[in-house]
Amino acid sequence: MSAPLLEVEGLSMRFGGLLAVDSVGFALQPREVFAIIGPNGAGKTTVFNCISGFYPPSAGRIVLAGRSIAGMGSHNVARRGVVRTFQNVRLFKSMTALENLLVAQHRQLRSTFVAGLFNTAGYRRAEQAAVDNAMQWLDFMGLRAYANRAAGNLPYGHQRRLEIARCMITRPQVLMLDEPAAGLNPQEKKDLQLLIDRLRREHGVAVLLIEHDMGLVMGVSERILVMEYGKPIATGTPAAIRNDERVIKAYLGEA
Ligand SMILES: Nc1ncnc2c1ncn2[C@@H]1O[C@H](COP(=O)(O)OP(=O)(O)OP(=O)(O)O)[C@@H](O)[C@H]1O
Repeated sequence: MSAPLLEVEGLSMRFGGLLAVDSVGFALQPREVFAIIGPNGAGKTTVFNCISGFYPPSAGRIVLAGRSIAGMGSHNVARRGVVRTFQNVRLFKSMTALENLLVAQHRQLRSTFVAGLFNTAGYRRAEQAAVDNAMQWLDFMGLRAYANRAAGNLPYGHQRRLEIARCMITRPQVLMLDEPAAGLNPQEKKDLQLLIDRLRREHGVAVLLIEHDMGLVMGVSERILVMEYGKPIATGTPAAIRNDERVIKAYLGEA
């Protein structure tokens, strides 16, 4: 097995008297799809918030490609190549789909900002490259026809794909998806499964997934971590997790 891309060890997060995450650990391999499941309130999103830099963990290590990213802040974590979506779609709703993907590239464009003041050829080239890149991602997501529509007016499933494109356009190493199937119809869920697989194979990204839809989780994940009351109770392949007594009792049995 290759060296892990992302290592989480002894991760804990306390909110006052509540230990929302209690000694969680796992290692994400390059190009792996790794799911975190568990009942409502198990602490899954809190794990995401710690890894993506929104919360400084109370304890534990979070290491990306050998370097600690714990407590670094969300912008710095994103800059290192760990990006995420949220349970509720967060797009600039009045901007067009294309503009949302241009904004996401602002960091690359900003480096040529001074050139932009003088409207140099270099700046125009960078701007054109950003538009081309955005259009390629709209194509990849089947959204080209919606390039000039306000993001907030797109059907919900399209908004979810646009949000994933907005993450991918920054060329991340780790893509974190928080309940990406929520609100999608059965066909859109199947498409999402194919999409996640393509992102990993064609764009080399590793995917961390929080999801309640067991069909998607079992179909797309290589390994699964199960949490209950903040604690990790099992990690394994979909087949192993499906047959784990504790998991069935804690989670799958509820369905
Ligand atoms: N900022 C916060 N302040 C206080 N308590 C919090 C905070 N964020 C989460 N919690 C609590 O931590 C626990 C874990 O919440 P979390 O959202 O991580 O669970 P989850 O597994 O993602 O649940 P769901 O599947 O419903 O999204 C819950 O009891 C929640 O109320």
